[in-house]
Amino acid sequence: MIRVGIVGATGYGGAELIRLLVGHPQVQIANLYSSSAEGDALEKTFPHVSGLGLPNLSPIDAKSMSADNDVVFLATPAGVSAGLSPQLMELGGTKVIDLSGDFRLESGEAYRSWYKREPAPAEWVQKAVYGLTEWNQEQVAGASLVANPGCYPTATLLALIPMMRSGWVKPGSWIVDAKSGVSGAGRGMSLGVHYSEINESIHAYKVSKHQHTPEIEQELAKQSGVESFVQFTPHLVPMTRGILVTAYGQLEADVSQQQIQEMLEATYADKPFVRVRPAGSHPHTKEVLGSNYCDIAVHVDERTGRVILLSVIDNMVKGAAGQAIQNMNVMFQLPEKAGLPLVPVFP
Ligand SMILES: NC(=O)C1=CN([C@@H]2O[C@H](COP(=O)(O)OP(=O)(O)OC[C@H]3O[C@@H](n4cnc5c(N)ncnc54)[C@H](OP(=O)(O)O)[C@@H]3O)[C@@H](O)[C@H]2O)C=CC1
Ligand SMILES: CC(=O)N[C@@H](CCC(=O)OP(=O)(O)O)C(=O)O
Repeated sequence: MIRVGIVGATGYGGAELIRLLVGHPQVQIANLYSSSAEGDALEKTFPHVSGLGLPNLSPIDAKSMSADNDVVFLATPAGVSAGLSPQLMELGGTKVIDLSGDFRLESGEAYRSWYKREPAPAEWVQKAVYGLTEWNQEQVAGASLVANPGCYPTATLLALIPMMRSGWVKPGSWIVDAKSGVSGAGRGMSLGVHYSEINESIHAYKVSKHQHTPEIEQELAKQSGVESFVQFTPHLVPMTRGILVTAYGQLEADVSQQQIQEMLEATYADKPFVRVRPAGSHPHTKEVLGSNYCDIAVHVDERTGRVILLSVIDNMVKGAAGQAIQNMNVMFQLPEKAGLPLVPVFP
């Protein structure tokens, strides 16, 4: 059995890791860590995990963490992993999968500018592997430190990478309009997630300033060989889970919806968690709820010469904990689908 430790178990990402890992046939949840509730049972925070026989919350201590786990998931706010992961790596003994943005951006300057904090040591940023499993499987398999992608970049990149690699879309023309459920903001309380202020309302936020913009641009460039800007605008919608990305690109080639459909189907034919839906369809976030799927549909507007890609994920699963477990499976040479639910919760 693989001994797993989870830091940030009292948060949403941590809770989702537990929900999925309890059912994983090759995993034992060995340790849960907390910076604020050491010694407590997790049931005190989350009654929904009562009766699962989980360990009590332990203090965060790099030395014992590296000795007591085969892999540690960090489901912690930006900045925590930048300090803790290098310590764990230097002690050896455990692999790390970081759900935060601390090791995703290759440029320390970009991290400083978009996250407004000091980057992790460059040496470890260079060694980290970006865990978009479908596109970096080989690198993930050999990694000790995985930077799990952000929720918006996951839904965006899975749709855009094949299109950019095809050369059919004008670089720099992508407009990505994304909508997220409120759990994407984590469990911390603020006016920004206050029920009476967000219910029955929708708004854009961080327009042209969201920290996932450079992550999308970086990985799109790496996978397609073409550097370009992406115009990314996130919106908050009054639902608990789910992300819908609507991405618009200007077609450069005379290419039909059917040709794009065939290219997408061929690209993802052997990828169990990407479902290319029939061309012209409209995936709902509810159709991937609770699952590790990313469902993608293509539309071509012949009048405007644009391709429109629709991509949906559950932000807590493919956008966070599920993809992290998919990466763990690849790192430990387990079946990629192990422990991951294959049927969404519907309705
Ligand atoms: N929610 C989502 O959909 C997604 C989240 N992410 C990323 O995953 C990470 C976790 O997100 P999420 O679970 O939603 O956030 P939450 O706010 O729900 O939980 C974060 C947890 O981190 C712990 N924590 C806070 N401060 C510290 C600290 N200084 N040192 C150690 N632990 C700390 C807290 O637990 P305790 O007090 O017990 O230590 C807290 O419960 C974030 O980086 C987020 O950006 C990525 C993709 C999607
Ligand atoms: C709805 C909502 O607030 N979503 C969060 C997603 C944050 C996140 O996942 O941040 P990192 O991946 O960069 O750590 C946001 O837009 O900031």
